[in-house]
Amino acid sequence: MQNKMKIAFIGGGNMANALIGGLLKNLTTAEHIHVIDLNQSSLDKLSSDFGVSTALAADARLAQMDAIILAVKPQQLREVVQGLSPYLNEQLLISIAAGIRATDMARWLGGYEKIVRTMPNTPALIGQGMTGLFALAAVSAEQKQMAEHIMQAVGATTWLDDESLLDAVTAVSGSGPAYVFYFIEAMQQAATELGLSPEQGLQLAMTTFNGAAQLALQATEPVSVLRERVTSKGGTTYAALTSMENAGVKLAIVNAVKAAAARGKELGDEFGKDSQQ
Ligand SMILES: NC(=O)C1=CN([C@@H]2O[C@H](COP(=O)(O)OP(=O)(O)OC[C@H]3O[C@@H](n4cnc5c(N)ncnc54)[C@H](O)[C@@H]3O)[C@@H](O)[C@H]2O)C=CC1
Ligand SMILES: O=C(O)[C@@H]1CCC=N1
Repeated sequence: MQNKMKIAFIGGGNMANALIGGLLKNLTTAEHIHVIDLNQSSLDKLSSDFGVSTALAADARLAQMDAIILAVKPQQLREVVQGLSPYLNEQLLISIAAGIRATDMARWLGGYEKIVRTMPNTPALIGQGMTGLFALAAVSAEQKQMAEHIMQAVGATTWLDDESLLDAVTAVSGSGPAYVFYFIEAMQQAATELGLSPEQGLQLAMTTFNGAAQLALQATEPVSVLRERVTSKGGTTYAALTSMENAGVKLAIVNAVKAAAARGKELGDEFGKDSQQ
């Protein structure tokens, strides 16, 4: 069943591209993927890159799908979801939009509850993604497995029992790649200010991030032990970490991640029951 899975995307932007790349490598073939987007040039690129079928608007083909992935911006989701009503007959809807709650999508669809809400991230582009998933109670075990297989085509997955925790996932791993890039940029800036070339600075920062992440993934000890092992008393790392502690860097990161989670909740509230009927 899996290699015959028929999947439509509404929205053919960054994340849809990442997911389609992974699905074609691992799960299905181009003739089983259909993409709808308002932008003809995005569709032309998708059809030449991947050989998938495309359309500017929803049509009866959606009724044949096993899953429909909602990959538009949160602000466009309500209109998109409401336009799907005529084509729904038990297919699974999978949203990747930040903030917007599955319960609100179900309400916009007059009680259609075959909905899984997910939060992937951009390393999905290279098969190294991390996706959190939450299913409404009406989603069958087979459909949950289908959602999991789709997301596992681009990386690792974890299920959540409580939808509100998806805002935490969004804040940690959904937005997380941007924090890592920000840290790399800061390390590259320091490297150049210390006399290295920008290219060397980038190589040092990126290789260090990759090596440290791989080391942490393979280690049996906690990350804090790995950190302590680098930190000789009175040495260079100690000087750097003391400077970070004094500047409140850890607290700033914790607060930043919480700000992302709060924004996710706020997006959900903006489109939630209290503000729109
Ligand atoms: N970029 C990221 O790192 C992540 C994004 N997300 C979520 O994924 C969703 C998509 O994000 P991106 O791919 O980055 O955005 P994007 O802007 O690259 O893609 C959105 C696409 O939707 C199309 N679109 C807009 N209105 C439409 C409509 N009514 N019907 C059909 N297509 C329409 C646009 O033309 C565009 O191609 C967002 O909801 C975002 O919250 C989730 C995880 C990570
Ligand atoms: O910034 C955003 O809203 C989206 C969700 C997670 C990553 N990008």
